[in-house]
Amino acid sequence: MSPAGPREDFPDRVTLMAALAGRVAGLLAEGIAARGRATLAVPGGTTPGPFLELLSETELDWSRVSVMLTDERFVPESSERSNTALLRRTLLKYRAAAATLIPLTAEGESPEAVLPGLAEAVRAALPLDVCVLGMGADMHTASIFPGADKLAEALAPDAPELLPMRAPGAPEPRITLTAPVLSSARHIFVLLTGVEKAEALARALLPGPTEEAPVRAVLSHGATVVYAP
Ligand SMILES: O=C(O)[C@H](O)[C@@H](O)[C@H](O)[C@H](O)COP(=O)(O)O
Repeated sequence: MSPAGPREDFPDRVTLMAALAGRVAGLLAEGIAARGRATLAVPGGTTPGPFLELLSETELDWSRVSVMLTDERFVPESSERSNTALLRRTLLKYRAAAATLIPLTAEGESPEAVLPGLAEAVRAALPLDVCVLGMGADMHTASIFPGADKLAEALAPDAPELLPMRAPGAPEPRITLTAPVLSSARHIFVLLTGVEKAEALARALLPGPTEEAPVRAVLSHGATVVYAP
């Protein structure tokens, strides 16, 4: 199956991040108008910072918005690799300080030890109104990595909402939303910048098994790729 969906190219990253922030805010507002609340999932990593900063300044009834990460690294929040810390620094301030954070990690010995305490709040906030994802050069998305220990479970249609994940491509254990949660979002965006990601996307768009390119799980569900060089 070839997983091609819509793609929007922007001339530069500034334009891309501003357009995406505007679009996401609009979709959250629609969700609030229709259902009283809206849920947003966003990626960590190095790409989304400017988008999250811009989003934090947008006018929206943030008190009606729940925010979660698509995946988190199992590190303390004091670590520079903590996606939760990134979220607090970039999104959960200014106007968006009124949003409710649904945590994807907690202090504990292992992902397995903390996961049961996280799942209920995640479940209660689903389905996602808007899911923004990143993608690695190895075509992983969220923390669903090629070669990961729970890859098949995370891609299964009956996967639980959250899974712990360990993978050769990930320096630490992770906790991730699973493919059915990501792909059942009302609106899905894959946020990509740079030539390396464009090349990885071209590979992911070739027909082939989702296990080799987990991002195919959302590309085949109509995810919109937003890209700037
Ligand atoms: O915690 C993480 O690493 C992510 O959520 C992950 O899925 C990320 O989106 C991609 O690895 C892309 O990362 P970059 O934006 O840093 O390239």
